[in-house]
Amino acid sequence: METGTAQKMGRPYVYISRTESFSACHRLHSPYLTDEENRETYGKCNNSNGHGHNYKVEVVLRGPVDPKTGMVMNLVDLKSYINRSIMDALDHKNIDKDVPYFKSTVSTTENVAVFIWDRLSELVPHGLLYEVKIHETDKNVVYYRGDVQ
Ligand SMILES: Nc1nc2c(c(=O)[nH]1)N=C([C@H](O)[C@H](O)COP(=O)(O)OP(=O)(O)OP(=O)(O)O)CN2
Ligand SMILES: [Zn+2]
Repeated sequence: METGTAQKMGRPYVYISRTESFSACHRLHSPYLTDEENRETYGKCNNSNGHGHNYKVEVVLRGPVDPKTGMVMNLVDLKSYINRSIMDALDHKNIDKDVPYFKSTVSTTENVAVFIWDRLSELVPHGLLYEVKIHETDKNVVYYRGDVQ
């Protein structure tokens, strides 16, 4: 097999990603704040009947290219992991009421990103998951890379 410069210097690490969309509704309301504090903090997003989004989520993996398959991971497998960990749990759901995790965790996009990361981590082979990026709206984007303090 021909080897290029990158292969001669070491095994290339490559980033791959898949993007999916899901629709869900939620209400920003923290059990740790009073009703008045919730209204002040979240404004229109504290509306008692909630509001909806068409979320876009991009899952990025980073890893070595398998010399036999030429892939970091088969994207068909990543699609299956995303369907099981994200779409089944969140698509067409009321995030606060349908997803037990959010009974006591406010459904900000930050927390949705952590939820998705944790669920994907159970399926994606260790060390490959690099980033979960969520577009809550066209303008609001949240990234999580598994960092903890
Ligand atoms: N740090 C965060 N701030 C906010 C979050 C969040 O998840 N993390 N979420 C919201 C709301 O859920 C909300 O729906 C977004 O509202 P808004 O920015 O007003 O929506 P748009 O992007 O559509 O902006 P427009 O200015 O209305 O066009 C709020 N904050
Ligand atoms: Zn919202």
